[in-house]
Amino acid sequence: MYLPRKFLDKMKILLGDEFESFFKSYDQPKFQGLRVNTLKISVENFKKISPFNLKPIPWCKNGFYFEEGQRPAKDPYYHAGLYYIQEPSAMSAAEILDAKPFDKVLDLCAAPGGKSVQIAAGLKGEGILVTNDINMNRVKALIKNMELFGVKNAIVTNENPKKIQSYFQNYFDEILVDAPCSGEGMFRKDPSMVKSWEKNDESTYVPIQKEIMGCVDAMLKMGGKLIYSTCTFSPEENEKIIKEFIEHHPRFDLINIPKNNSFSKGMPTWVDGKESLTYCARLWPHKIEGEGHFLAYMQKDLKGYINHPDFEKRSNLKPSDAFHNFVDENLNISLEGEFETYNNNLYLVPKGLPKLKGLKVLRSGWFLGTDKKNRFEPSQALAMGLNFKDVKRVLNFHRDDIEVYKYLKGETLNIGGEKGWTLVCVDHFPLGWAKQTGSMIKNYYPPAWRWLD
Ligand SMILES: C[S@@+](CC[C@H](N)C(=O)[O-])C[C@H]1O[C@@H](n2cnc3c(N)ncnc32)[C@H](O)[C@@H]1O
Repeated sequence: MYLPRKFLDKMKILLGDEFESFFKSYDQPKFQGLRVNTLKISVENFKKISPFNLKPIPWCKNGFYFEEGQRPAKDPYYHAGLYYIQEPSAMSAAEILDAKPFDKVLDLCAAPGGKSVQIAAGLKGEGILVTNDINMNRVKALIKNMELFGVKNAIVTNENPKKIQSYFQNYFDEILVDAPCSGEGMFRKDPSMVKSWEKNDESTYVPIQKEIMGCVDAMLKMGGKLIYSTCTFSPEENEKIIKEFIEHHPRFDLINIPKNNSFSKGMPTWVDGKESLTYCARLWPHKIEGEGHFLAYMQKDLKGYINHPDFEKRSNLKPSDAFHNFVDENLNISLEGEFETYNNNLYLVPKGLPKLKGLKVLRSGWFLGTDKKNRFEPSQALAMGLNFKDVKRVLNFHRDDIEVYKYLKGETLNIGGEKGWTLVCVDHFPLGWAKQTGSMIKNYYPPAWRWLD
């Protein structure tokens, strides 16, 4: 494949003897992976029903390679949110961050959300994930992914990190900065990245990376953990950013990422930096089955620990009668907690969230549905966050049933049954809502999510 001369010359100097095998890796096929979404199904159970040949990815417990020619994005199980399709080396950052239930986590450059979905799986629905991206178009994909994968405790924002900083002082247990970068590790996966690199190399991204990293200290709790990751090889965007960050933020220390056959050490000599930069990790395409990544894992010290500030109590809104009627008529569970409405849209908000007035918040927890003149219309996010047992009327299809495809294409189904809201499922995993009229099923699958041939 075509690679820019300037890139090759630079890599030759950096890699020396290793350059030839690095260069040859571009003639190998790209590696493709999927990560089982444990918010919906365990790895063990997914393996029992998986239509794909799976091979474990060594650095990600829920990650698997699938074979060339298989098309997991074209499968009803994908529409049920059972797995996220992701470049294998990109699975390393959230795996190392290892968020646990009840943690408060910030994913600052999050769209389209691969790492956020992985963090959310670690939170198991408990705690808070603030997931942000500055690019509105990309945030749309982020919202869809939070909904498709059944993430109920995410606050989705579309902001400059500087603004977020003023709302969340000393708040997060973990922060992930998956920085915008020159994308040298994406050339094999997406050759159009070569053109983009020729226009914007590291000199475009370094100032942005520095600015983003300049915001994290104030938001991270004492003792909190930070991951900086990129999918590029340039030392200026990797070791050098970390070297300068630690010089300016002496409360942060690098944590050693254990090295093995997959993770190689960071390269202090490339940036005239301290030996501790070897604690960073590099995933190289000529050494692993993946496209390449850089990771730096850091912790803020505990000196001068101050308690997490008490946030002003948020006004606890009482949902409408229409919502309560919907729950009584259609669900086998009650939905309780802190509610909020924006433009008649009702949200169940995760506990412990500060007031976010003035921040561009596009999702504030679990979007349940919309109040429409004395009736409540459930959202797609509600369907995707429920278990089939939570709903009174369920229409379940097998993965091979033609009706699954008809439903996903938005067609009306000629199936009779008890009138009312019905959860359509594939092998008992929710796909979305439909309304049974008595003789047919009116399709409520969102047009933007529909199956395209
Ligand atoms: C490498 S991508 C993120 C991929 C994502 N973490 C995932 O796993 O799906 C970097 C993202 O940073 C966003 N970005 C660029 N500049 C930013 C800024 N100043 N603040 C926040 N996000 C920014 C881009 O829009 C892009 O979506």
